[in-house]
Amino acid sequence: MTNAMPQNMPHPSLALLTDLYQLTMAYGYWKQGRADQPAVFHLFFRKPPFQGGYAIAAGLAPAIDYLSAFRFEPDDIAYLATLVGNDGQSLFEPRFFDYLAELRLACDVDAMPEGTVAFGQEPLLRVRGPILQCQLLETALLNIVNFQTLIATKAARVCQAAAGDPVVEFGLRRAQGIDGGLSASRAAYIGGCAATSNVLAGKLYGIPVKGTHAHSWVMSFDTEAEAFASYAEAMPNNCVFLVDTYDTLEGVRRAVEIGIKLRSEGHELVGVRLDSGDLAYLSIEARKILDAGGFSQAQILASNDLDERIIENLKAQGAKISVWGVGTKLATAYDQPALGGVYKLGAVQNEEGEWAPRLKLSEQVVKTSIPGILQVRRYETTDGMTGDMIYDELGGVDPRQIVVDAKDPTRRKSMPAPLVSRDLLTPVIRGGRVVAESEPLEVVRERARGELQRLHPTIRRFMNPHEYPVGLDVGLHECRDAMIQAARDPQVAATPEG
Ligand SMILES: Nc1ncnc2c1ncn2[C@@H]1O[C@H](COP(=O)(O)OP(=O)(O)OP(=O)(O)O)[C@@H](O)[C@H]1O
Ligand SMILES: O=P(O)(O)OC[C@H]1O[C@H](OP(=O)(O)OP(=O)(O)O)[C@H](O)[C@@H]1O
Ligand SMILES: O=C(O)c1cccnc1
Repeated sequence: MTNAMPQNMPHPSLALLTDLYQLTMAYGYWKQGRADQPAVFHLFFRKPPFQGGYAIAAGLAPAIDYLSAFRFEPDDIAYLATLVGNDGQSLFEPRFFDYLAELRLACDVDAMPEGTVAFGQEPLLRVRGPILQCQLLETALLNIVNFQTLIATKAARVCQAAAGDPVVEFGLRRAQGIDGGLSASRAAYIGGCAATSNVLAGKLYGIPVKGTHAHSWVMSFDTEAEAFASYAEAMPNNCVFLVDTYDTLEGVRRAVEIGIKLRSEGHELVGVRLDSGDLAYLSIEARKILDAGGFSQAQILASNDLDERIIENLKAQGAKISVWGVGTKLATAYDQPALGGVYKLGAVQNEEGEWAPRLKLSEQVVKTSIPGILQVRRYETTDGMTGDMIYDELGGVDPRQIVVDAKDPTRRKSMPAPLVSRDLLTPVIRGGRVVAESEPLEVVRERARGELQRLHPTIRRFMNPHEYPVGLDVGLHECRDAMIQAARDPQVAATPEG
């Protein structure tokens, strides 16, 4: 449960949290004497999730925890020694276990800081080092970064729909297991949620926690009035009454009665929660009752299968909801349960010490990989973000300063000076040692908020968003194009015209 661990604490190694094929390849590299051949891999997704225009990078801190703790412990090795092939013999030879026992990560990792707005094809993370080591990290890095990026993005969308109203994440009960629940709470906070109902996430990550009460509280009393009065007596400083157990608007009237009593005792009604029915109509009527009763400051919290589209729609209907409780559809990324992030080899170093870019072909242009040691350069003006360029650090940025769409090379855009630009992948680990300062979650959350503000609203909209310009540096594009030609038809590529 790396994701569940607080930062800056020793973690158990999760070296076996991987697909077996990473270990079969590692074994192969070791047998061939290629274990230490330098290589570079990139972790990226191809399309932003939810048919949206952007993603929020998340999961880096838990990924760093995983990398820092990475080693094969004696009991891991003992387990690996039990694995056999189809002849019943051990999969790995004993000397490989000695190698694994001694293995310490020596990789360099560069990454987009968490909370950075990210787009398709851009590396969120780059791992460079001995090929065996880079390969071993693939599965866990994808597991951590894919999920947290997905949920942070979903949360950003939900918060965008809430337009400044606080969103409380209520997802734990329907999240995908224990770690799914904890890491969803963490990522949802990065994406902009104001609080979580998840108390352990509050303790581990310092996220504000909030809670009302359930229908069971009301049902356990003979009457709703008794239930509210008893709750107010027990917890006068946290009274949000769930008003829909029997008749919602009657429930609001009852909340007002108890609110008056609370006030006479020096406390204030925090609000009511609506959890069923027509949330637009009920919130408008509830607002009238609360205002008429002298509780214009009381909040109306709504929950019940909410997501960004329902919230947007409720806002358009004039709903008087001031706080949004969002659970299942946020913590499970209900409409897109996985981000298709991948981890691809970009280059290997040959025996002469030269880097050789590597390419994976595909029938789909978007799935043909991008070779090189990649970096992402973001261009901005005072108005906001204007475009991103993926370039190869070996070749540097071509002086033509043109980006070419990786999916459609006829689409090009020039990125002339004097735009402000910055490289998004920054050093996180060098030679296996963490070099980046750990960031408070508040800082990460604020970064996401700030970056989203600098993104044009047309790119943020839910329906058919405008595509943010991301392209390959023209030099990288030409190199990739030549590699594609050569891989498809070596003979054509070998001719002078080819
Ligand atoms: N005015 C509205 N416009 C659009 N969607 C709404 C509106 N009011 C509620 N919804 C949403 O419609 C769905 C209605 O849920 P559902 O059919 O389960 O009814 P319910 O009133 O919640 O009943 P239950 O008592 O079973 O909870 C929820 O996703 C809710 O958020
Ligand atoms: O709807 P979500 O976005 O997931 O938010 C969390 C839900 O969890 C609680 O319901 P409960 O578990 O009692 O189930 P319910 O859906 O029957 O109300 C709460 O009343 C919310 O409705
Ligand atoms: O505090 C609440 O109201 C809450 C918590 C979890 C799930 N649903 C509601």
